[in-house]
Amino acid sequence: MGTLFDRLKDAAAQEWAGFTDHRFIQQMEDGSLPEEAFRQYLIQDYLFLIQFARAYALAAYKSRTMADIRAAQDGLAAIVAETELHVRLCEGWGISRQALDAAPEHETTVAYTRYVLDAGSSGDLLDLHVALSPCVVGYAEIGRRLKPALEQNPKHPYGEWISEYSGAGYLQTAQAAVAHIEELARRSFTEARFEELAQHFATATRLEGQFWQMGLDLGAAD
Ligand SMILES: Cc1ncc(C[n+]2csc(CCO)c2C)c(N)n1
Repeated sequence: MGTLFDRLKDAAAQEWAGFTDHRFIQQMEDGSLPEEAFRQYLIQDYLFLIQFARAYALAAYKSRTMADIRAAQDGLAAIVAETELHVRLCEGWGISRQALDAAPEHETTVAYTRYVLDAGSSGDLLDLHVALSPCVVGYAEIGRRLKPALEQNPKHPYGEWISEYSGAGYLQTAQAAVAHIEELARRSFTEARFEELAQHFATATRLEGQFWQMGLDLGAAD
């Protein structure tokens, strides 16, 4: 039998394709994505990252070993660093850090982030890290897919974003997240937990797809 992560991904194959091969990604790849869709996505993503930083802080709180605290700290640090991309790109459009912090959260952002936070607060560290994993692993996969588009066109309109998520650092973060889930599974996974974990994974993956859709929809509005 494969690793727990592979089993979760197999069980959510449809949701996974809806996330990693979303029209938003296809349009980002060929450069046809409207800038307004990307801008709206990025503002919501900044608000999303605030909540995901809280989720990693919750992971630290739920930890009983220094290794688990370190994993949570690494995730938190990666998120704080990631927001600098958002702040930089938004400043280029005349949207200040203060304006970003004050932007209203879209209900899709609320649904996704609060779902993950609730999976973590009502469950244990394995529940929480499974709910967090589509985000980490999916973006590394998307970064790998989009990398050739940037290599072919160094002036790609979404080059900075692609560069952020196709870097070696992200691949390493994603691999570490999968390895950490396997370590947590060795400690606390039982077959009886599979359905609930698969539910967390599939729901978070579906909400990732809805997050891209939100960008397209907001970008198409007047
Ligand atoms: C909707 C959405 N999903 C995933 C990411 C990517 N991401 C968010 S937190 C994190 C872990 C820290 O490394 C990663 C990779 C994003 N920015 N926005």
